[in-house]
Amino acid sequence: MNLNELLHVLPFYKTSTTIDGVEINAIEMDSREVKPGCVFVCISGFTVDGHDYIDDAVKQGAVAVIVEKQVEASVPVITVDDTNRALSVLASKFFNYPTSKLPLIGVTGTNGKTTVTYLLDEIFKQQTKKTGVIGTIQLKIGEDTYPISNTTPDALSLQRTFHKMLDEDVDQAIMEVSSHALDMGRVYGCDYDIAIFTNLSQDHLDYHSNLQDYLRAKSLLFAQLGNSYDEQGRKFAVLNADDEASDLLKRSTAQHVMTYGCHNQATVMAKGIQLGAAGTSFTLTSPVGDIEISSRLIGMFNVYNMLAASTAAIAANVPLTEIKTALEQIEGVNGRFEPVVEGQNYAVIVDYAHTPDSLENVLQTAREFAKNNVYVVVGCGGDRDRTKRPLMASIAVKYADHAIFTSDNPRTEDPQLILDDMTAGLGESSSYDVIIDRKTAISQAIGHATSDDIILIAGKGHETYQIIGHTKYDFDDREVARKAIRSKEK
Ligand SMILES: CC(=O)N[C@H]1[C@@H](OP(=O)(O)OP(=O)(O)OC[C@H]2O[C@@H](n3ccc(=O)[nH]c3=O)[C@H](O)[C@@H]2O)O[C@H](CO)[C@@H](O)[C@@H]1O[C@H](C)C(=O)N[C@@H](C)C(=O)N[C@H](CCC(=O)O)C(=O)O
Ligand SMILES: Nc1ncnc2c1ncn2[C@@H]1O[C@H](COP(=O)(O)OP(=O)(O)OP(=O)(O)O)[C@@H](O)[C@H]1O
Ligand SMILES: N[C@H](CCC[C@H](N)C(=O)O)C(=O)O
Ligand SMILES: [Mg+2]
Repeated sequence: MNLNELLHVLPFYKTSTTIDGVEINAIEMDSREVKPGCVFVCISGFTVDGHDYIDDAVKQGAVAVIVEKQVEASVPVITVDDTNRALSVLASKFFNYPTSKLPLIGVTGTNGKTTVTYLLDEIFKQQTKKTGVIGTIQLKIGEDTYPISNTTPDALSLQRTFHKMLDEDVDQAIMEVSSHALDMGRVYGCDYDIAIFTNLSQDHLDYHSNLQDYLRAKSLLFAQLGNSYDEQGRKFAVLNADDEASDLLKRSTAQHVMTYGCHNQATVMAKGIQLGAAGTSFTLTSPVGDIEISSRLIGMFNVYNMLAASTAAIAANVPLTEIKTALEQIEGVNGRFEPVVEGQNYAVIVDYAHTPDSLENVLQTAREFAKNNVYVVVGCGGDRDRTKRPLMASIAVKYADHAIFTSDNPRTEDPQLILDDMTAGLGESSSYDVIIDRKTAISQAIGHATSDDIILIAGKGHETYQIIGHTKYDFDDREVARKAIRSKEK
């Protein structure tokens, strides 16, 4: 593509020299990815400054650089106000505005995003549609999966991914939209058709200065639905009527609003909810009719997830019968309330709860169905919100008969200090142990288990690694638990 033509989409920019005749074959934001013929966009990051890598990029063949600071370079320099924003716009244009052709659903909220995207995936597959799903676990295009390093990738990877989805005839894209991504503008170039809000509770206060700021970031998804109306392709905000944060989100969007809930009046509601240890049933009421749902998903929080997905599916004109079939078919989501079954007479559940609210939800659910003791094995991630640590520990001792505090992903923090933060506020009477090594902690909990106990191993869910320092070691809670169960049986 001609560089002038690419830049045409930017309202203002300055060039150090003429760029007439400069052709580019790619955009890159990481000097390590630069190949001959690309334009390198310099991002001022949290860790390093992309402007410091211009020489590397040029050596590797970048034919122009886009900057927001004053720099010297041997290739044409294009200066813009904000490279991050420019990157989103340029990436959209470079890939020919993929999301204007691809129906796109975005899901935001503290908990439940991955679950809701997987429910929607099942619903659209039921309609024989080919789906593309972007989120915490992986990128999925049809049946092909690819590893992903952020829940919501950077703007460039995103646009490239949507382009690939179109190339591979995807009919429906579904993505998790993290608050970080919204705040950093990773999704500026995305044209959403439906935006879903799950819920708001405390997380990420290492990044956002307070809960209000965190909610404000989430509200950007609803503002980005835009304010143009199209009777053919209506846009919808799907909000949780039982979460008061929805008020601000409703005011943030100019588009149609559909709500879901169990308590407050909502467009789509769950009535007559039956929560069981083997599954959940309820009547879904909606403007297009009512239908009985009987699902294998467990816990009240999953009723909300099913309502969120169903409401978006109704907005996308999916018939209720297909929603029902999909919800009844899904067995569970990787690493979310996932049982580890080796024929033992106690339950072992691996779950991704890593926030106070999600831990409370899963422990309450375990408590409801436990015929005997509930044990929880849990830690908190390093280099993440410190203020959630004591909250998670006090929830663990409140709901479990016995808590074992251990390491999650300590990252660059001292694991003992993370555990000290967790246990700092616990009283003498609380029943807990501290075992730094996660494998030992899991083995010990399983070693103590007797008939009908529930052991909840929380925090890492689908993760198949543990990050200590900067190194990722192989670690899978499910495998570790499986081995511990087997060696106990011997
Ligand atoms: C705090 C944060 O979000 N950081 C993100 C940010 O990293 P950063 O600002 O530190 O980047 P940097 O290393 O300073 O690099 C700046 C620029 O220099 C470039 N560079 C760098 C090195 C080099 O040799 N050459 C070079 O050109 C980089 O490509 C980049 O363009 O930009 C990176 C590239 O887009 C992201 O991968 C990275 O996410 C890190 C890994 C992260 O952990 N993010 C978490 C907090 C996050 O975003 N999580 C949410 C999910 C939360 C949830 O699900 O609850 C998510 O969406 O994943
Ligand atoms: N609607 C919900 N409300 C509260 N807790 C939930 C809800 N749905 C799931 N959870 C809990 O939160 C955990 C994470 O769920 P899920 O992965 O779906 O959320 P997420 O928003 O994608 O999380 P992340 O921000 O880490 O990507 C689950 O393992 C479960 O413990
Ligand atoms: N997306 C979340 C995942 C947390 C998972 C938990 N296992 C941890 O490492 O803290 C984050 O990056 O904060
Ligand atoms: Mg997720």
